[in-house]
This record gives sequence, structure tokens and C-alpha cells, in this order.
Amino acid sequence: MAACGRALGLGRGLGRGLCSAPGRRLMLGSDPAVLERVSRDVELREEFVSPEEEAALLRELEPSLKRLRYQREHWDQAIHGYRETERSRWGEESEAILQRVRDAAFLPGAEQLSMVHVLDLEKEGFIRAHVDSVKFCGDTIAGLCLLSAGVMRLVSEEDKINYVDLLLQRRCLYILRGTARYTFSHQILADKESFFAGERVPRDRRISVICRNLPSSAG
Ligand SMILES: O=C(O)CCC(=O)C(=O)O
Ligand SMILES: [Fe+2]
Repeated sequence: MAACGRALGLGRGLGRGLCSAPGRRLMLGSDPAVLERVSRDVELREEFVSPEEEAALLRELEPSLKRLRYQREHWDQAIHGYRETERSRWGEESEAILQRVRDAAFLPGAEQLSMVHVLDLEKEGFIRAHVDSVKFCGDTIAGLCLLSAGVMRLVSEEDKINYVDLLLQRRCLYILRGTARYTFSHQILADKESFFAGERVPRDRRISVICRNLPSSAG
């Protein structure tokens, strides 16, 4: 959908809107070198789950999510307009989908969090820039994006200026590793800021299903 080569209007390298690779217009960045470095540690897989698989996951998740209230009250929270749960036991169909996520993200034998994190962002919800705790999460974060597209922005922790935007299409899988996970923060843009390569990416309610590995005992 998004055309590369459009002005971004933010950060360095204004007006260049750099794409990661021809034909894969899912990543752009403020600086070619930064984009190159980060894109080695980011994987984006469009249509990782089918509409039927998405529906199966939602059937399983909706009853427990509906019992929770969206959290909105604290302006300084990293996440705004969300409800969340963790789940270790899944039905057969969902388990098979999650196994595909794990196989895509982690090496065989990698120690993973048994709890899968489910984050439900309302249409007005957003996630501010943060780096996932190194105490609880290892070097890889793998998220399935359900119900809505969105833009994930990775911002350099070193200069807070350089950034890379990821277009997260509905039903995609994203994987952040190494540099993208540790030396860049990540955020999900609010609906009013949700643009990719100058094109609007309307945000709706969005559910992410996130698998993480454990920090290595070597630290
Ligand atoms: O919703 C997402 O895909 C990201 C969630 C996130 O950054 C987090 O829970 O730490
Ligand atoms: Fe995070």
C-alpha cells in the first residue's frame, strides 16, 4: 500500500523515506545506515496467519479479554488504552499457530517464556517508546498482529533521533532481535499519528499475541 520515497517529516534524512529492500515496503528509516543495521535484526512476515486462524485465536481470547476493563487512567504509563492477559494453555488450533510463531522466532532448544502475552489496545490506545525489561525478556520478541494494522516505530536509544518505522499489517508477524530489541525502543503509534511513508495507516482495536524468550543465564 505505502509508496516508498515519500517524505516522513521526522528525524534525520528528511524527505527520503528509505525502504529496506525493493519490493518489500514494510520498513523505512531516517538514515540508510541505521535502516541497514536495524533491518538485519527485524523480520516482518505478512499474512503469517490466515483470516480463519485469526478468527480462531480471537474466539479463544475474547471471552477472557471481555472480562477486563481497558486501562486509561495513568497518563505516564507506557501503554495507554489497553487490557492484557497472559496465557500458557491454548486450544489445539491456537497452539499450532503459536508453535509456528515459536519455530519462526526461536532456535530449537531456546528457553522461552511459557506465558504468551496478549495485549488488547483499543482504537484510541497506543504504546509509548520503551525497551522491554531485560530481566524478564531475552533477545527476541515475536508478535502476531490481529484485528488492525499499525505502525511500530523503533527509536535509537543512543541518540533518540534516528528511527525506523515498521508497517505492521493485520495478521502479520514481527520479530525483533538483538539491536532492534536492545538498542532501539519500540512504540505503537496512536491513530492520529499512524502514517507510513506519508500514507495513513488507520488504527482500530488491535490485539497482539507476543512470544518472548528468556534472558540467557549468562546475562
Ligand atoms: O503490541 C505490540 O505489538 C507490542 C507490545 C509491547 O511492546 C509490549 O508489550 O512490551
Ligand atoms: Fe514492548
